[in-house]
Amino acid sequence: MYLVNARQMREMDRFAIEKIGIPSIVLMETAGQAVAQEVEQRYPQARLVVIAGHGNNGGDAFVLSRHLQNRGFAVNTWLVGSEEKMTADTAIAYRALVQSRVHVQKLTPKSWNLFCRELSGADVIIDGLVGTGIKGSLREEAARVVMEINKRKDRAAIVSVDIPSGINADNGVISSVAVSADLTVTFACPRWGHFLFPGAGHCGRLIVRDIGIPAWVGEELGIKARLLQDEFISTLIPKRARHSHKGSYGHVLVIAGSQSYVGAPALTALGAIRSGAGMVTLALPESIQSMVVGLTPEAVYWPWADKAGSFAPHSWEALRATNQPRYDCVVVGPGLGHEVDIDWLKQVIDRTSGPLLLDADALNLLGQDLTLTENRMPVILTPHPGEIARIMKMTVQEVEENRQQIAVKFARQHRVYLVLKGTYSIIATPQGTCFVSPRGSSSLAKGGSGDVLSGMIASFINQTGDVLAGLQCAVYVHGMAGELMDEYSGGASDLGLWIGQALQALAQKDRDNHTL
Ligand SMILES: NC(=O)C1=CN([C@@H]2O[C@H](COP(=O)(O)OP(=O)(O)OC[C@H]3O[C@@H](n4cnc5c(N)ncnc54)[C@H](O)[C@@H]3O)[C@@H](O)[C@H]2O)[C@H](O)CC1
Ligand SMILES: [K+]
Repeated sequence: MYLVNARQMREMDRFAIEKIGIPSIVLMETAGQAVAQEVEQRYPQARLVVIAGHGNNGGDAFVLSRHLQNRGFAVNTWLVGSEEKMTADTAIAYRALVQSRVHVQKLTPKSWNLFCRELSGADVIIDGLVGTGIKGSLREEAARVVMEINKRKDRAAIVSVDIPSGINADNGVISSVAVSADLTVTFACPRWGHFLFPGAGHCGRLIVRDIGIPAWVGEELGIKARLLQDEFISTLIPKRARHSHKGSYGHVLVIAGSQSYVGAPALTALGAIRSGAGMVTLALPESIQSMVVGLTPEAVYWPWADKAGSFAPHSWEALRATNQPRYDCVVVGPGLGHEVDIDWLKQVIDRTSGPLLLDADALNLLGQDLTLTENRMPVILTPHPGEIARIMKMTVQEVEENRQQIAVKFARQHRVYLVLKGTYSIIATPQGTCFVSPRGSSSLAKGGSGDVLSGMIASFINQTGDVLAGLQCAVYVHGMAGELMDEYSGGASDLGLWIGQALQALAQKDRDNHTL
């Protein structure tokens, strides 16, 4: 499913109207009906207050008001704005509502108290004040309305049409206030603002409804961002043949760990093992090996020269050994600590082959010299916002406010695959495409869950034989596992169990799709 900004949504609309011939009023009618259906299904017999602005978002609200009234709902509809400023379609939707003998009240200083009383009597408040057409921060009247809506949060369900009013659909920024919705019904495909914070935190449950724009329009318009979904991921998860052996599923080499971070290599190995890797070799500073073995008996151990509990400067020489097995994917970084230097990392990069994933402390070293991976392909970087901020010499806030742009630009510029972690992780490719995972949970907001992800990525790259497919599977399944695990008590080392549950759920989805 495509993920768009406001301009791209307008282009999709225009294409549907001009090239396909769907009249714009039909799009509005379908959009309004779609929200009406969701409301009817979820809130039968509710008393409704519908709030409409004079843009097309308000037009959708007028349409839904008419349909819900026809279906017997008690609806009070308010226009916030003026008839003169309505768009052509909104004016049509408004007239159809009025001519259906529905009284639409105008919000004025005089009617303010009545408006507030009606809000207080509502079971459901529908927010059609402003959608993707918002410019800057909400003007005073609209901001006051939003604050009144939000005051009823505990007593009424709040449903936003397209996007909660006040959120910038391009970047999720809320300049002043925004509606805090329980349910948001959007059309055709989701907008970035639904998945970027703080806006994303105001959407409640997000429903995407088809309004008749074919999916191929996104491709035609060259939209490069997509939202990952169960149906797609379930087709990517590699099937396992009964007649297979450990060599069928790839060999992951993890170069990680130090005395202060004994758990990191174990968790990385666990991520790989619990998601189906055939073989995992852990290269560790030799003094910590005996501690890690107890945590992951499934791994093969490769002790490297040690200096005070970290990799010694020349420990990479272990890679010179001629009798090494073939490693299909290499992970470097979890728990390295600060003792290893950039020359050590350079040697490791130069003396290994295949897909290379740099995480954690390896990313901090990469920040010192971004040319380190220039001659290596494919390279995968998995920074959290703090790590990419350090690499790019920005603040974490700047990263969080520009997640999409930063991920896409960095991946293109440095020809790497980048996973920008966080709630709704973004996968950006060297070709400039990007994918957002809607999966995840606060259970993952804990030390060690990134290490597990790195291992899962390597494991899925090996099993799918494709870097992008591997990244998509790993990020998505990791997020799902987090959702299944208890938010408080689940730790990174528990994820292994839930990875299995997530994979089973996806396999079931794939079976269902094939039997329908
Ligand atoms: N394909 C689709 O998704 C469809 C979406 N539809 C709906 O159309 C809106 C977008 O409509 P548009 O007219 O472009 O803009 P809005 O109604 O969102 O907003 C414009 C409206 O809001 C006022 N406004 C702008 N900025 C502010 C501000 N800072 N403070 C207060 N008011 C502001 C401005 O004056 C205009 O009046 C989309 O969200 C969907 O709901 C189509 O109906 C069907 C196809
Ligand atoms: K809205």
